[in-house]
Amino acid sequence: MGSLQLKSIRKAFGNHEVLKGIDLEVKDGEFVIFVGPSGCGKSTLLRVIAGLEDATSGSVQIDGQEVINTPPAKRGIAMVFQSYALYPHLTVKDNMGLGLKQMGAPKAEVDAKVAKASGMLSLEPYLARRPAELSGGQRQRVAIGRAIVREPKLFLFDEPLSNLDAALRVNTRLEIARLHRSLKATMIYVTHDQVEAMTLADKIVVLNAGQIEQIGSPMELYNKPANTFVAGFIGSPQMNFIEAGRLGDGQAKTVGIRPEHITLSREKGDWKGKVIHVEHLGADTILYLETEVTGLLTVRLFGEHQYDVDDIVYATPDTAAMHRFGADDRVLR
Ligand SMILES: Nc1ncnc2c1ncn2[C@@H]1O[C@H](COP(=O)(O)OP(=O)(O)OP(=O)(O)O)[C@@H](O)[C@H]1O
Repeated sequence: MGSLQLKSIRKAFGNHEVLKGIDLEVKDGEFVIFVGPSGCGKSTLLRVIAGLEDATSGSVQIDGQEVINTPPAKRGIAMVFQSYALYPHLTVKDNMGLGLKQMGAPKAEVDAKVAKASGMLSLEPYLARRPAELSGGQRQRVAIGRAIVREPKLFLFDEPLSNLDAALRVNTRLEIARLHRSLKATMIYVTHDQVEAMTLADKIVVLNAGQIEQIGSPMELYNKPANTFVAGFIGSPQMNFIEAGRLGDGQAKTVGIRPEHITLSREKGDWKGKVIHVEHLGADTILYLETEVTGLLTVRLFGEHQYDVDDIVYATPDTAAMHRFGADDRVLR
C-alpha cells in the first residue's frame, strides 16, 4: 500500500511563500510527476512529503495516517536524489543494504533483498565495487536499488536522471518505467524534462509559483490544457499563441495552435508568411515563419522538407485542434 494525500500544504522560507496551498491525492501504485518552471516549488513539495522540510501548515497523509510530525526515517518512504547520495567508503552491496541493516533486519534478509534488487537492475557484477569505480548511470542504479531494498510505501525521485547523458537517460527512464510496472509501487517524481514527464507519468501535476495549475494524464494535459500556462508549458516546440482579435474571434483573448497542427503550402493557405529559420531534426522539421496575421509562427512538419529561409509560404491551421482562451487565460469550452 502507498497512497498519499496532501491537504492545504503551505511552506514559507522567511517571508517567501514557496508553496501556497497544495491539495493532491495520489492513489496506491500511481506514478505521479511534478513539473513546472525552475523555482516553482517542485523539490520543496517533494521534501515536505519526505519530511526533509517542515511544512508551515497543512497535512500529509500516507495510507490515511497523518505523518506531518513523523520523522523521515519512519514515514515508509525512500528518496532517490540527482546526486545519488551514496556512501563513498561502502561497496555497492553495503550501500544497498545499509538502510535495512540500520532498521535491524537480519543479515540473511538483507542479503536476499539486495540480491533481488541487484538482479532487477543488472547490478550483480558491481556489488563489490565502491561508488567511485562506477559510471554515473551505474551509481544512479545503485541509488534506485537502495530504495527498492527498503520496500518503501512511496518512492520519491528528485530529478534522478539530470546528471546522465542523453543515451543513458533514455535507458534509465525505460528501467524506471519497467520497475514501476513490476513493483506496482507508488512513485512521485520531479523533473524538468517534458519527455520524462510525458512517457513515465500516469498523472502529471503542473506547478507554477507554488500552486497547482492542472493535474491530468499526459494526453489530457496535451489535448485539453486548462489555461495558457499549461498550454505553453506542455509540448515541445511550444504551442503558438495568437491574439484572438487578429483572427476575427471577438469572444476569446488568445487562440492557441500547436506547431504540429499546421500544414504548409507554397501555393495557398490561410496565413501568408516568410520562412525565417529551419531546423532539420531528421524525423521532423521545425520551421519558424513570420506571418502578417499571426506574427512569429512555429510549424512542425513530419519528415524532411525542402523549405528554406526567405521562402514565401502559406500556413493553414487545423481549426478543430485550436484552443481558445478567455480574458482570464482559462480555456473556453
Ligand atoms: N532552504 C531554503 N531557504 C530559502 N529558500 C529556499 C530554500 N529552498 C528552496 N528555496 C526557494 O524556494 C523556491 C522553490 O525552490 P524549489 O527548489 O522547490 O524549486 P524547484 O521547482 O524544484 O526548482 P528547480 O527546478 O530549479 O530545482 C525557490 O525560490 C528557492 O530559492
